[in-house]
Amino acid sequence: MTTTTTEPISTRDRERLIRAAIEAKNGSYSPYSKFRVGAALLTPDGQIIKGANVENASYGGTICAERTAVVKAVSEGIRSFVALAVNTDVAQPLAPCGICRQVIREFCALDMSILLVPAGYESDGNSAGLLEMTVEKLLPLSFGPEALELPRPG
Ligand SMILES: O=c1ccn([C@H]2C[C@H](O)[C@@H](CO)O2)c(=O)[nH]1
Ligand SMILES: [Zn+2]
Repeated sequence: MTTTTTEPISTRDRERLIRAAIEAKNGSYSPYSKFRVGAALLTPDGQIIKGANVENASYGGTICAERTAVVKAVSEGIRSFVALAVNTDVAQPLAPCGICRQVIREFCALDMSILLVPAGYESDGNSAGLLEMTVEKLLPLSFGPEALELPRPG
């Protein structure tokens, strides 16, 4: 599943996905860091699943926006994705943390687009500053489900 090539997405879907990531930030529960993050996943049939970061008084219990989106989708039976967008209130594109990169790697193709949307995008609607990455660029030489299928001599 993760080795298949991802189809390019339309300009309209790309814009819908970016808007959804910005909207998703409204669901953030971040009383401790006051750092809101929104994420949105696009499926092959055009469905969008949003996620926000959910913090905990026991800080280690915090769940990032990206993992919220992936877990929401997968637990509803949706396991195929064509793009992910992430938005914060910071005026530069911020990339998912290491734990989220590994969780994304489990379900998304290595060439899947990850759109890092800076805060400025909201006000001017300008795509300047948006950074487009892929799973592989964010997590090179990654360990994935296929590794468990490789031959083990002896
Ligand atoms: O990739 C990331 C990195 C951080 N956060 C959240 C976790 C925490 O609530 C806040 C500050 O780390 O931002 C995310 O949602 N995604
Ligand atoms: Zn994370």
